[in-house]
Amino acid sequence: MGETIQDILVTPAEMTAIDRDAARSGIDSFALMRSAGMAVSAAALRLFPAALRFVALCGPGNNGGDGYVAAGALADSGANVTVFALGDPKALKGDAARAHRACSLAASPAETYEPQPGDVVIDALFGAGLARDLPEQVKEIVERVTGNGTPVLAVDLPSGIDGHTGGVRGSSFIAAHTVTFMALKPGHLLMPGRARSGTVEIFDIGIPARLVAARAGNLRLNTPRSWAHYVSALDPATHKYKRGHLGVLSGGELSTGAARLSAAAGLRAGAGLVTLASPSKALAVNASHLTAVMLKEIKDAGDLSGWLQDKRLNAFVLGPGFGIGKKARDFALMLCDRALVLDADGMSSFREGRAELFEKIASSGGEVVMTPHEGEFARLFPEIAADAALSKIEKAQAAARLSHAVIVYKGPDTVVAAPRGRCVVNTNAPPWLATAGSGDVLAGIIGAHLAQGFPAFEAAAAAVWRHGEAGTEAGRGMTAETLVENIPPLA
Ligand SMILES: NC(=O)C1=CN([C@@H]2O[C@H](COP(=O)(O)OP(=O)(O)OC[C@H]3O[C@@H](n4cnc5c(N)ncnc54)[C@H](O)[C@@H]3O)[C@@H](O)[C@H]2O)[C@@H](O)CC1
Ligand SMILES: Nc1ncnc2c1ncn2[C@@H]1O[C@H](COP(=O)(O)OP(=O)(O)O)[C@@H](O)[C@H]1O
Ligand SMILES: [K+]
Repeated sequence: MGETIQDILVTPAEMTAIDRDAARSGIDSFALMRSAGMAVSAAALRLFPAALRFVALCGPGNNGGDGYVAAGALADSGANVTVFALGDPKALKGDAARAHRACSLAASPAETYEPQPGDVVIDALFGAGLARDLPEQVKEIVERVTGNGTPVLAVDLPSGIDGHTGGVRGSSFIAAHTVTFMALKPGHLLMPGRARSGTVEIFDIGIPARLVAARAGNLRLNTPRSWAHYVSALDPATHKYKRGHLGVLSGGELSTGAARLSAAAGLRAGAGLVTLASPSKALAVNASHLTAVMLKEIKDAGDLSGWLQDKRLNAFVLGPGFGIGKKARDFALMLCDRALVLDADGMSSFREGRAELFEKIASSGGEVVMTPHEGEFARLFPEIAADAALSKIEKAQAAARLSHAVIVYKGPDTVVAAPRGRCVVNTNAPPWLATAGSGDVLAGIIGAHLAQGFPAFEAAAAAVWRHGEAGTEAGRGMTAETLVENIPPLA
């Protein structure tokens, strides 16, 4: 599968286990800390050559240990460095105590730090071990630093960011740059942690990749490496039916645009044929806007059942502009045993009666992808959405498990999760994708991939990535229409 360590995400708990495995395998844990601290020092010198002073804020655990190593290395290189310790450094244990002893700089109490012009903060207060909200006195330090606009270089994670969820524990630094070790953590990618980590550098401190891979679960970054093997399986000597026939279900005459966007995106993204299925009254308005996309009158469940006799129709998009209600529910249940993207109104129609949908998905063996944004997620999975202990990743995984569908939990940090727990987090989406119709385009791209025979998880992950690339290519002023035009080739 061409997997590389850069794509693996590890939770803080997994990272702690990896550190322990490394020590058990005979690797010198203090050498790892030295390597971590040296990397931080190098990043500080590289990124802040004009700093008048580096201020190392060192916490009570190993994150603080990294800070003492970095401070010592910066001083050795001739930089002006001041160290501030949170808590009594005499209480430090193990490698952190050793790092403190090896650092010749005297430490003042962290509470006394007053930012000065020209300061750059090395944030080594808390990393993977952050276990609760920041105490009041730390929040005050964070607020002073943030209020002053002092640049922050975070060690492992900005202090206050929960590495597991990306959430803010009371308060957090907003880093310009973060140096993390061996692998990304969910907190670097999930919001708001992502926005507060700045640029993130993954430094290899020397733990063998096999130890990282052995503990890592099924969380990955969404990169073409996650699904490229399906792209290469596309037959170059193909014909249009081999590239699949996607059906998109249009809403009524006053809400046809969303489905047309999905259809246009489906064609552009590589479906061999796309047909827009339209209620009678919307036929004229749809016809006046379509060229390559075909049009078919589908009034009711009877018409749909007749249309489904054509087995070449192998994927559907239901939901954009469709209208909430019984018709959407009936159609969705009929389409579950084909590959189906259930988006927007298609999902919202199951606010009541979701059990029937989930059972149908489980029993039909179809490939179903659901694409909720935060509001739709809370409507369909209220109990999961309300569980504050779960990260966005865990919420998407729980929803996939419950619904038996692949879940694309949208947003700036879109998560794609499969019922058995496989999961990728997307990172290439520019913020201007948050525009009307952008989700309809995404649904169409997923539909095109399903029509071409991708399994649901890969169809969704590849589509989310292509959608992000298209947004970047379309640029800031984009609309959903220009987004469609900029969908890049799959390979
Ligand atoms: N081999 C290793 O274990 C390595 C670990 N490294 C560093 O070690 C860090 C993890 O070290 P630790 O597990 O010691 O964790 P941290 O140093 O992140 O924090 C743990 C300490 O903070 C206390 N604490 C947690 N939350 C608190 C809160 N809200 N308020 C006050 N105190 C709180 C804990 O009781 C504990 O004393 C990583 O982030 C990384 O920077 C690096 O040195 C690389 C090697
Ligand atoms: N801040 C953001 N940064 C990047 N992508 C975003 C952001 N906000 C939303 N998106 C993406 O834009 C799309 C919006 O979809 P959706 O909410 O369904 O909107 P609509 O219904 O208007 O099409 C999703 O793919 C989502 O992941
Ligand atoms: K930190």
